[in-house]
Amino acid sequence: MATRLVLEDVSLQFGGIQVLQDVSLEVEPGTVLGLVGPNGAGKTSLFNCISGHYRPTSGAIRLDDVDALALPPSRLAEAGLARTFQHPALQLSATVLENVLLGAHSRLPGGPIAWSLRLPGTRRAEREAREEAEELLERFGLAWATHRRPEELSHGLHKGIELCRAMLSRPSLLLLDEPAAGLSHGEVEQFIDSVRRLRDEGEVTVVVVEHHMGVISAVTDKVVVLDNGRELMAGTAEEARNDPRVIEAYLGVSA
Ligand SMILES: Nc1ncnc2c1ncn2[C@@H]1O[C@H](COP(=O)(O)OP(=O)(O)OP(=O)(O)O)[C@@H](O)[C@H]1O
Repeated sequence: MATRLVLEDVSLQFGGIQVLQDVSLEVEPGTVLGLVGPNGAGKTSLFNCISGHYRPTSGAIRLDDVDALALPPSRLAEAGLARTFQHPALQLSATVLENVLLGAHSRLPGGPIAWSLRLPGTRRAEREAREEAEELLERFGLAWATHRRPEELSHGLHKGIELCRAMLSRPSLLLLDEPAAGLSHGEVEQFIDSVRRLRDEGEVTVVVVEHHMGVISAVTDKVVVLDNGRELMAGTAEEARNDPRVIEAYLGVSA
């Protein structure tokens, strides 16, 4: 079931730098929130706080009833959180399928010893994960690349592989950091279709950081605009596009 994500007054400071200040937001289960704002606004830092990679200086983050700040990133993954990164980190010399299968580890039974001994329960789970990985690659238009290696493929395709890997963990909350950057026009269209389908199915809550406003308009239910670590406005993508404060923050001139 999709997660309700709640942030209350999240602030983050590094030395003398105030990266985030009192950011509050609520994402309804099964909806898509866009997080936008100029370079350096604090979007990735906010993702890092939600995924447990940064610890906010103050504030609260909850995934349903779970206090996210009490858990390390590995436990957050078990609680249903998955994310992609601005620059995907893939095993370049493993196959695409092997890379996607890495997404299954947070939900498969047995520890590393059961896996290395390939006990019967783990073999069945591995077979099922493999079938599911193949279905995801098909669904995201990457079936043709299943047995290729990422080192032979474009940056845009790496992003699709990373998305399949995140989806294989069957997340209830998915954080996507600039998923459309570096994608070709056709790949962007495919990405939009995939996110819309996820939204229609309603099984996962999505938060997406993206500079491509066409993508934000096409896939989000709501957007939050950050500027200098603070919330500038919240509303629909259309409202954000027409808001003079947002135009000024992006262009640096009074609208
Ligand atoms: N680990 C860190 N140590 C010190 N400063 C940091 C750290 N992480 C982020 N910052 C600072 O926080 C600010 C916000 O950075 P962040 O990457 O979150 O912005 P962003 O909105 O994601 O930008 P972009 O759109 O360019 O990716 C920047 O000034 C950055 O230098």
